Amino acid sequence: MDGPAVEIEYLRKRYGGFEALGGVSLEVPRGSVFGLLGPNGAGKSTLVKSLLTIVRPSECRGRMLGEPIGHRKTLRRIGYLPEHARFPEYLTGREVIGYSAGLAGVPKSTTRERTTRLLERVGMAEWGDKKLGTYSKGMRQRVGLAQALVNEPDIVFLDEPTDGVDPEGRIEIRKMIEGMRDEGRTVFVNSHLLAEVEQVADQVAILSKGRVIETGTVAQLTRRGRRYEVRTVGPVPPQIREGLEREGFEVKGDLIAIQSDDAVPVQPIIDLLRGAGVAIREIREAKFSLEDIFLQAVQAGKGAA
Ligand SMILES: Nc1ncnc2c1ncn2[C@@H]1O[C@H](COP(=O)(O)OP(=O)(O)OP(=O)(O)O)[C@@H](O)[C@H]1O
Repeated sequence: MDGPAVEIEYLRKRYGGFEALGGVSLEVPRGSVFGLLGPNGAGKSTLVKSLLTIVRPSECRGRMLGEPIGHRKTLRRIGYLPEHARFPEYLTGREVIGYSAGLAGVPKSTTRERTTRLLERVGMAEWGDKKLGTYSKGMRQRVGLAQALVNEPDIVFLDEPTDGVDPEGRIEIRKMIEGMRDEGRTVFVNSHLLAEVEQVADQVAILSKGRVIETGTVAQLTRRGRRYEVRTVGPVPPQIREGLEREGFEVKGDLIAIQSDDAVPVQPIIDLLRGAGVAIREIREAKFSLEDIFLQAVQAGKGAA
């Protein structure tokens, strides 16, 4: 089937007088890992819950798997791991997965075999018949992931899937996400853990105060706003610093930062330093991480608000 997995034309959500989402539009390509990033309270969970009809949006136009958002049959093709998912402690991992299977309308005849397979897949085969009360946080998240896959969904929504999980567990969860994509599923991940999303997401959107402020592939976003850094031996002399600052360059101690997509403005600065007898220690092209882009975007978004 063609078309994006999720296509939000316009989504607005107010909680009483508070606008949690202010006219969001987004497109999630099929078969991709999509990372929705944003600081706490940006509206990430509200967006996912609106798509899944867990909260009622104030206004919503768009499609999911080619059907209008909220279409009941389409919701059966969705998997979901909520943020801070809390399943009853007295249930076993197998029972949690079985319960989700029931809710998703998975035939009873296939549930047992599928549950066993999923427990193996998330590395919990030996723990499936033990109660959740005996599990670590990471083990609970694994079972949470397994239950999100029980209906063999086309789209899986994972809300902060690595929250509270140790570094080793995070790597495993990342591999599981990649595995889901390799099977052709679309994975929609909400996260504030940028480094992690950077490693797994094909596309990202940055949400701040209920608005999408950046969107694109990780490569597209991190390519933007490239900069060069020149470091001198010892601090940049005051008269040179003042001149550079007047021209809009950032100078801090021994560092001159030059925002530019190419190295052209770097040359006259090197000439200037050499002319003044200032030794140059290092010249480098600074690569932005997704975190840099995120912080810049959120800061700029704050300024605009
Ligand atoms: N049921 C609710 N009633 C009123 N306000 C709410 C409700 N749910 C969320 N909010 C508010 O809406 C805003 C967005 O919340 P949301 O949980 O969607 O953010 P988030 O980006 O998922 O953040 P976090 O990562 O902290 O969960 C927050 O200011 C939150 O306080």
